[in-house]
Amino acid sequence: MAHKIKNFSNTNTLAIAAADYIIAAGLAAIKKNGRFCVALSGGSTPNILYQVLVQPAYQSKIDWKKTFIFWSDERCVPANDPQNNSYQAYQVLLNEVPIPKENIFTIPVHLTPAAAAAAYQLTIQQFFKNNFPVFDIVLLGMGDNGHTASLFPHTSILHETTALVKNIYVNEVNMDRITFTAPFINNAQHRLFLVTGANKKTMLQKVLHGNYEPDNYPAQLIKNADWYTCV
Ligand SMILES: O=C1O[C@H](COP(=O)(O)O)[C@@H](O)[C@H](O)[C@H]1O
Repeated sequence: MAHKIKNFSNTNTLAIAAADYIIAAGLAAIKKNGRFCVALSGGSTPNILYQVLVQPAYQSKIDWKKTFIFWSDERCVPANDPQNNSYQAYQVLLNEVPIPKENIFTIPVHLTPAAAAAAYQLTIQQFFKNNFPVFDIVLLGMGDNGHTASLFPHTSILHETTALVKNIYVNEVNMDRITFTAPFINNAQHRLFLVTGANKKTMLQKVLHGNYEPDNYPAQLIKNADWYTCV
């Protein structure tokens, strides 16, 4: 199965379509498994989705008690730093909806990066009672350098084949990161990319239609994804 790409003329319609996608996936997952397990992405793009989901007409369509939130990557900065991926999600969405706090699994950035990655992998495996769990959705973004989650160009983590979650120091942004690995992301039921901004247009073209060069364009490591784009 190949990627499914939908291009939107504005970010508002993209965000509404993404919210509808999440709601539909949640209904299907709860019907099938009794719960909905989502890994959120970071950066600023998901905020447009959160701003739709937080609206009463949308948040009422999600069974928050059966929804479980994780993150596909995190920046190793304190939890109350605006750069922290979970901080953004709390500010715009999670503090505003009736989700039990025990349903939210943030990456433990108070630990060293290696310990945080190991602890988060264990948390996920214990939650799912499975060593190679299947998330219902992994939400993803893409930077204008082709990175997705914290899989940055020319980093060793691009070649990781065994870990689900790993830490990596990224020279390009001068920061430790924790990230799901590509094989783990690819194991999810659904992968949804949200990509907005004219600065990403050239990279999007290379990732989706260029030669397969994942060291240059890490987002190419992600298979069979839905791409919602507005570039
Ligand atoms: O650093 C990160 O960047 C990517 C892209 O962010 P965006 O704001 O350009 O969409 C994001 O997907 C990732 O989770 C984040 O840690």
